[in-house]
Amino acid sequence: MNSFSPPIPSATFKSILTLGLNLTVPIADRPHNHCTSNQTLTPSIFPYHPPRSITVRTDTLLRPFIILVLSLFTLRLLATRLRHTLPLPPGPKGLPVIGNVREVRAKRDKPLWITYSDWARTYGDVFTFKVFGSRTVVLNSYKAITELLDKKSHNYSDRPDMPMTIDLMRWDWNIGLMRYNDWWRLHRRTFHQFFQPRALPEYYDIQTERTTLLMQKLATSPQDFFQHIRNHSGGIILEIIYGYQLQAKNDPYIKLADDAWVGLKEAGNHGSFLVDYIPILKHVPSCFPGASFKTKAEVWGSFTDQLKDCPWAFLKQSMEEGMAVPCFSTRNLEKFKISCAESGQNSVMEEVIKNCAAVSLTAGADTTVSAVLSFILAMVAYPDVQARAQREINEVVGSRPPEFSERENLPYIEAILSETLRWNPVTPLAVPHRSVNDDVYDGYLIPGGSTVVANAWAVLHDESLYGPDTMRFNPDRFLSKEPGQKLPPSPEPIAFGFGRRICPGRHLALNSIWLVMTYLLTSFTMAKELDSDGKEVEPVIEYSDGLSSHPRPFQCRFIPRSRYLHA
Ligand code: HEM
Repeated sequence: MNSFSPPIPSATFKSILTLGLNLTVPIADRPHNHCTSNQTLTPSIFPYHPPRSITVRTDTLLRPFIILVLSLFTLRLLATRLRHTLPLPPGPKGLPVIGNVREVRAKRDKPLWITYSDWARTYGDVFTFKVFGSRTVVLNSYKAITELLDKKSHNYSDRPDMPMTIDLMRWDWNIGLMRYNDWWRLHRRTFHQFFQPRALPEYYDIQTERTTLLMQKLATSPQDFFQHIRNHSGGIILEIIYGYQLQAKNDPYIKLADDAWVGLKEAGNHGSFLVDYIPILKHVPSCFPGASFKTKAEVWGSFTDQLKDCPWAFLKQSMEEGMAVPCFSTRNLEKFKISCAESGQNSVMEEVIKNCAAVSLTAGADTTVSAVLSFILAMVAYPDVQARAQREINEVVGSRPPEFSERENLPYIEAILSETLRWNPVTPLAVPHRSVNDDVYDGYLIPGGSTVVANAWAVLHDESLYGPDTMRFNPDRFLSKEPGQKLPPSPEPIAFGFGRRICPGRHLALNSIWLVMTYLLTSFTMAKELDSDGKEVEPVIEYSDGLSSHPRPFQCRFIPRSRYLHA
């Protein structure tokens, strides 16, 4: 017991222990022969003098209540003590105060998800580290991720504070980085209505037109295929969101989205900059030695502002001129005018719609590019897979590209899509989540307020789930060989994030990727580049680090095989 505890008066202590407090209740004058239940009826031969007061023993009333309160209190105390006696997940041993800053900030020769996968082999599939008091828990297995982020998503749907991206680079309007609150919910609802599966047929025409155009561009200047694919993804989003038609060359909004994405990609993984762990650093002047992050944030932040404001200004101007094409933004603006005109929420809703529009361009364009490039790289590196896919399309639909309605008749193409998402996931560490309250997993304490990182790459390369040689592109993993054979988990919910924060644009993205895949397979054979001796050159399979991961530049020959190119 604490030696400074105040002494408890012994009488009080005794009465608490015995719970025998007596209460004297004065009784007002009552008529004769009116008895309370506590009084014994006295034979009438004795004269009866009613008492001036009665004593009620409160223990009969209060005892059960006090016992209940004390038991609950004790149970809670025990539970809290037990929690604090639970161990934290294992992890690299840190130094006092600075924690694991050396390990986390060490110069890496490999991407962060590979480093985490290596650590998981040493410490286990759930490990933790701390940097300057900021705790991170990394989940590296399917079981841990589904148990925590999916099944307990009420506790894991928050986002950590990100001083670099949110405060310095002003990405506070990005739904993907918002804290888990009503403001986020309002954005998510607005977004969901336009990107849920039943809303998607509305975008089929835009997706098909843009994909046909992509094939024509690839036929005329195949060497620029990286840029054509970038324009294709950005063009679809810009048209769906702002009703904007891409310029044939050097489109300013594509350039803006690229510039803004560079910063987000570098800073988006929590802890990429030390200021994420020591928020007070954000107040350091940019001229200070070692404060180069402030200069970077200023440059990147200006792109963030422009990305939010410039396409929106275009939309508002086209609306004023009566030239706006119906799209996500115009339809939403019309809708909120009808529903909110009288409640005075217009400006708030306009901000929500503007934020949702800009985030689509940020979150939607670059990610889809990465998946399409991965598919092309796989087709170049694994020509047998490509030949089999082309055979399937020829047999099922002939020489024309398939339509969305024919998707279920093409199981091998579906398996290629799954394998593309698995082989090199676009966002290998997804976006960090944050635990709200303390939780227990597998006997370990996950403290509330921890940054929780899901290593999607580790799960998608887990041989116990996806079979041997997970670095190899092998769509057969997703095809059952015998009836009743158990297939591996679909990579879709892992590649697109978790729980209540799962990517709301995934259905649109999957449609775009599927369409490009089928058009490419119908229109071209994607082949290895030839060297000066006419020998095939193996493509380099390497990916960039960061929030989203892209194949590093590789070469591909697009050999035409269809009349659709010139349609
Ligand atoms: C291959 C394409 C894509 C991939 C791999 C992808 C992946 C992801 C991931 C991993 C997250 C974070 C989930 C989490 O926190 O657990 C996310 C969030 C998000 N994505 Fe996507 N995405 C893709 C395409 C798109 C598209 C096309 C759009 C919009 C049209 C979009 C809009 C969003 C939004 C708004 C969020 C934030 C959700 C929230 O925090 O509530 N994404 N995406």
